Amino acid sequence: MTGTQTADEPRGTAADGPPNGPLLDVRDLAVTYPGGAAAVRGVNLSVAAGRKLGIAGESGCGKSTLAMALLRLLPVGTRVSGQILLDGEDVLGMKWGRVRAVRWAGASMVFQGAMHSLNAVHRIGDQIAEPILLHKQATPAAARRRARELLEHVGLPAARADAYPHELSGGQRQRVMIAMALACDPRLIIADEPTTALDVMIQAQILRLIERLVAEQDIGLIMISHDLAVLADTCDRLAVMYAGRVVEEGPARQVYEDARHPYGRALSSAFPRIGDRSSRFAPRGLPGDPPDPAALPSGCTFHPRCPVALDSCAVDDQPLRDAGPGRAAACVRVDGAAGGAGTGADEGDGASGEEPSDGTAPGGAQDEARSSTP
Ligand SMILES: Nc1ncnc2c1ncn2[C@@H]1O[C@H](COP(=O)(O)OP(=O)(O)OP(=O)(O)O)[C@@H](O)[C@H]1O
Repeated sequence: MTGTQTADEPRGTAADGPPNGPLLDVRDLAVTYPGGAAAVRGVNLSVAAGRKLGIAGESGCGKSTLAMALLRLLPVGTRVSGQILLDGEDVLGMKWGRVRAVRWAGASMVFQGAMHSLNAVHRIGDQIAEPILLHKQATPAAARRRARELLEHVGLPAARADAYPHELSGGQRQRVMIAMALACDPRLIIADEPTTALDVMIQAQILRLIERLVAEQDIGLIMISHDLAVLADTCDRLAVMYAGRVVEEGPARQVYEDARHPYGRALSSAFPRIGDRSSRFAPRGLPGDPPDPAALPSGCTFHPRCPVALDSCAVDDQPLRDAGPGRAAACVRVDGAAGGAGTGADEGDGASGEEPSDGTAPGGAQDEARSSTP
């Protein structure tokens, strides 16, 4: 079986969208880089206006590739299949002129590391004004005025419009990036690790800012992070990616506090709550790394690292399956009524009658990992 999800399986995210359909609707998206790296495989997700979807996963799981596919930012020669509908418009079928317009006014992106994204030799006011000039047909004076308004909107004095990027702190630069993303009144913002380089206090401020803007302007948000706690603190729903697939999704708090997939559980145990980050914390990483997307393992791609894998997991991949109300997980041990992967096994789940292939007591490693979560 491949990682591609089928139409009748539980589908990602924000199912509580408006009756006229979600703002973003992604179906069966697959991305293969030149050279054969299958970085995204069969992803379904949707985001409604005013809703916030978090996408979590370790480095290399395909989060940024997914984000770049949404805005058609992938390198030439990359194969992309499936469907991306933004406000009902087919993104993969758009002509380039339309794609460029949509990148600002339809969906805009906030990247990590604002210092690298901002142009060091231009004043920030001019950088914010540029897309307004280009895409909103504004006069230079109106674009500059709007840039100053946007700076105030993200909590910076309008006078900072005259500053150069190096004159701002990391948190201020990230606010500028958010102001730029808002410049053309996008319907959707994709924020890729927007707070990773910032200290904890500033991180929390930026997250609150993003939350406020999304609520005030009814913008849809996709926030990408390896840090499940950050996403749980900010988003309504969470999708956990592993080896290019969504392996778990559901309400953000529930996924963080009680993940159903062994990978989701390992990820949530690795990050303390944002409010607890001043305490000493040793992340309990998973052994090993995500697989090379050009040479994926057979069966469930997580099985070589999974503490509760069955022999059959090396052979059979699992589609997303019902894991409780509004939840789904791609694990053979998940039972919609019983819940998590470890739980079913602990209760003597007779689904397969198999023992973990490494002889570990089912669920034991997970329970230990959970106990480290504050
Ligand atoms: N241009 C490329 N050509 C070939 N493979 C690529 C390319 N860009 C990314 N990849 C591979 O695709 C996989 C997914 O990468 P991606 O950057 O999307 O993951 P990620 O989860 O966003 O990780 P990170 O958090 O480090 O950005 C990785 O194995 C990566 O090496």
